[in-house]
Amino acid sequence: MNAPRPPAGGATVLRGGRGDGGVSRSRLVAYDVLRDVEERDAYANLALASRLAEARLDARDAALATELAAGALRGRGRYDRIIELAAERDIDRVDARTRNVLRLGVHQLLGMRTATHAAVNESVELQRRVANRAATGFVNGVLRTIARTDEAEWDARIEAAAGSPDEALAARTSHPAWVLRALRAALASEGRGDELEALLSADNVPPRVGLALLPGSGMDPGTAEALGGDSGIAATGPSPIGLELSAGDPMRAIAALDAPDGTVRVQDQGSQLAALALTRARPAAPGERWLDLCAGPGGKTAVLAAEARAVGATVRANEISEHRAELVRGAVIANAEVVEVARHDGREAAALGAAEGRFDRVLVDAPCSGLGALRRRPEARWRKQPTDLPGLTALQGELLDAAAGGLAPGGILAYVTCSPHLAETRVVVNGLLKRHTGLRELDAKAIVRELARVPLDLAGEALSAQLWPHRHGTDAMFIALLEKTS
Ligand SMILES: C[S@@+](CC[C@H](N)C(=O)[O-])C[C@H]1O[C@@H](n2cnc3c(N)ncnc32)[C@H](O)[C@@H]1O
Repeated sequence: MNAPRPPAGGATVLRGGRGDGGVSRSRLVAYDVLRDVEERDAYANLALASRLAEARLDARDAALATELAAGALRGRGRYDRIIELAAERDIDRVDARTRNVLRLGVHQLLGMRTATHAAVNESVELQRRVANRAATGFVNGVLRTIARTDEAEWDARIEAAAGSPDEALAARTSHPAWVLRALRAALASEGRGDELEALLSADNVPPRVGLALLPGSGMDPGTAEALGGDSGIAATGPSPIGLELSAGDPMRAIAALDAPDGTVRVQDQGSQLAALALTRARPAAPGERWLDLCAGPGGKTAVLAAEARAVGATVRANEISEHRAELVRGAVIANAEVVEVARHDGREAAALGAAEGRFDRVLVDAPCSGLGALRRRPEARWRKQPTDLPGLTALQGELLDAAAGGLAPGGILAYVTCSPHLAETRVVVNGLLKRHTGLRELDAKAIVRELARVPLDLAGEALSAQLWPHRHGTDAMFIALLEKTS
């Protein structure tokens, strides 16, 4: 008999005490998030935030729910292989709800080292509550089988059952094989193919929260560390305006600094370096006009705006989506007077406004596959497909063509992606240079090295800079800088 199902889209969690059926509320929240991601195509981070708010968990339970959901989503590839081996059944032949109960259970056993009896009993109760009651014995049996064998042995069994070394490594590190091959190619292009396993491991570790301390905050990173040390703030990481938060609620840590609104923002330090590579490629002159062609949600625009204000420049921030344009307006509140937000397709002349052909600095932080941010988007690796790439790379080229047309003589164009996939990085830049002979590539590696707070190991012959989670502790941002010579 099937358990009564919650209404479609409704929360499984009941407020107060433990959830229905004796299941911990954190596990119910985590289960709901997995279901939102699978059934409603939700972003895990957004689903988690809304489910946590709905369930009103305390900080400890919220942290547990976050670890459960993010860990089960991130580890899905490996966990599914282990479930298949333990159940001797193809994962697609396990119903969707039971599959998610099992993924959460395996993450507790292998990823969190929860005691076997607790992980199994909670999973069986969860199954009884949210999925097919008749399969509680199946859940119990599969999880007990998994718990009886240690992780190294499961990995050995994954290797033995895999059809190829790539398939084995992909399953063991929980990456789709095509993503693994793309990452290997990108590292190999720098002569660093031997770093692949380190990168794949780094993708599976949730990153520390990065903060940007914008010019105008009234303090330097050292002062922020002294003021916010109790909140876990440290002046570490490669960005000269970067802070890192070791634990706790970022909003609370930001409030503890008591800086002017909007001058301390959550932002990966790779993104900070990308924005600063453009603003600091060479000294800026008062009156310069800057363009951010794909600005939403405005993280880099906020850095550009703060830098622009400090030197007397202005920023036009363009974004195609109304919702995201609104987010840009919110992101730049600290320096709104130097920013004009526009909403156009960046490929159209209207995106450049009246200043067509007269921008001194242009940022194209293009829509991309996002393969550089797998650490922070636990479900993303399973959602992207290689078939997404041709459309993205065509759009990237067209946006760059438009941006090149908007450059003043001597102007600088920064092409940035949150993806290290060569098709989205070097291939796009090489195409741009072929189409626009009046563009000259600048040494982005030297510029990024020069502005970074710590020595940066940027590898390979190319002039562009590729950051990496395993080497730099940042998202895998790609940064190319081009100057209009004629
Ligand atoms: C990688 S995101 C930019 C992130 C942003 N720079 C930041 O740091 O917060 C790319 C943005 O481009 C926008 N976009 C997509 N197609 C576009 C187009 N044709 N013209 C302008 N913007 C576009 C997307 O809506 C998205 O907000």
